Amino acid sequence: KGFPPGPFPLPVFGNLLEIDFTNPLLSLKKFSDVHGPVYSIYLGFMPAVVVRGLKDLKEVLVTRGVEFADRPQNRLSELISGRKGLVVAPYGRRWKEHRRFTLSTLRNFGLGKRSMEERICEESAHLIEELKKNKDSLYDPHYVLENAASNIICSIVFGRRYEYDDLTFQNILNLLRENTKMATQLWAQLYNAFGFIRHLPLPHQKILRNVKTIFEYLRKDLEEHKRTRVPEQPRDYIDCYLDEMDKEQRDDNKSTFEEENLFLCVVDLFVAGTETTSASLDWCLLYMMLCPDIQEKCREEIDKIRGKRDHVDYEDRVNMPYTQAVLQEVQRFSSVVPLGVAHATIKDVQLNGFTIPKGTTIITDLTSLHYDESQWKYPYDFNPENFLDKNGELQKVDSFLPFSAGPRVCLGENLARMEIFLFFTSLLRHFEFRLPDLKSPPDATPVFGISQVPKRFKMWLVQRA
Ligand code: HEM
Repeated sequence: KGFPPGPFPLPVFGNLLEIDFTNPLLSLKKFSDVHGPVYSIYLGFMPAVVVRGLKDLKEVLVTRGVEFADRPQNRLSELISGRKGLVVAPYGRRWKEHRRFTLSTLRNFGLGKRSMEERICEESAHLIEELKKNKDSLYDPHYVLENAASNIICSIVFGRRYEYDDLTFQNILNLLRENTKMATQLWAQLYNAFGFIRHLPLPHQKILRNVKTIFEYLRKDLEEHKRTRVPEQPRDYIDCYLDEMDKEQRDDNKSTFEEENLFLCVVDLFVAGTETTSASLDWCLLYMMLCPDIQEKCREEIDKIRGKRDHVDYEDRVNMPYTQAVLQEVQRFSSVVPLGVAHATIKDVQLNGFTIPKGTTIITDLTSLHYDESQWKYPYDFNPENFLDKNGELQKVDSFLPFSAGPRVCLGENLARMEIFLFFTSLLRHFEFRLPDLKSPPDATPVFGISQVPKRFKMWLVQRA
């Protein structure tokens, strides 16, 4: 009673057949045109509430963020992560302690000897070297950008990077990629809805096999860490975690820090931190190629601020409003995580006059903010002016939430911003990115997924002096 209205659900399938899975964002917008900014849909038997627009999303994510800070629990997430890790862990002590620990570990790396910025600049130098091997040719940048982004997580977690052609690591990345893909397909909804399906030879068996292989790799690495570590002098996330386990063992309270949780946190950092960042960099290069004037204006600003130095530093960004506006516009226009990560209610709640029971899935349509006609000067164009005032200064826009907001806000937001800025400025300092063929530019329609990626494209890499 009082549940938000929505399109009429069919028996068994709910509204699944009405959703265009190649572009669900359009289907969600159409439902909202009829039922308003807060409405329900049925994914099979499972009801979910979709929330769109600044007023209601702010309420759900921030103002009453805690009431909506749970994650939906379903068969698949239970099977893969058993309520552990960071991304799909339910709201509660275990998630809070691991989130706090991970955030403070990332922050300490920022202050420590080998700072986060240094790690990114080091990786950036490797990336530029790799691209130089392919200068003056038609080049698909996807794999090296993905490797560069994942190497930042490697450096944080394992304290080392991998060469771009390292087969072991390529294998792990492939398994993670395969699992994310399988877990977001239609069969996964059916698996969650129908108990008997779990006895069929469906992709969940493969997902489990992949997780096992990844865990075997992590177990070996953990043994190596245990052999070589100096307690209280952590080099990386795994060392910090082992220190935490030592500390917790001395406490009476039953600890939430244990090996399996460490593995799931590591997997989550890779899953959440690799494709999102590398897709953002893919989009950056694609738009720069499609908009050479904007590319040139950015480069002028980078060269001016850099002066005789080899590269700009992260702190230089405050004097680079145009470049910052361009990067934010890339994030707005591509909406890399279009629906955020599903939330769930921790108790019965009221929203917009409707009653939503405890445990209901909440879909946060972040893209609705990024294309809201009442919030943007040019909602449907790629235009950095969306983030600039009339004096060319960067302006804050409330409706820009690529990392979501509130208690579940992206844990890697600061790291991702730093990576995108440093990689992007370094790429533009060393290369010009040109269209392979002026007459047939690449298709910039996104491929929908948990993260929206561009279709694969090639570009002319022209090395600058
Ligand atoms: C451009 C890059 C990125 C984008 C656009 C992005 C976006 C997001 C979004 C929208 C969420 C969901 C927030 C919510 O539930 O309301 C999220 C969660 C998360 N992100 Fe990111 N992210 C990016 C990079 C990263 C990086 C580099 C890391 C790793 C350090 C990371 C780690 C996480 C984690 C662990 C969560 C789950 C937080 C929780 O449930 O408490 N993300 N991210």
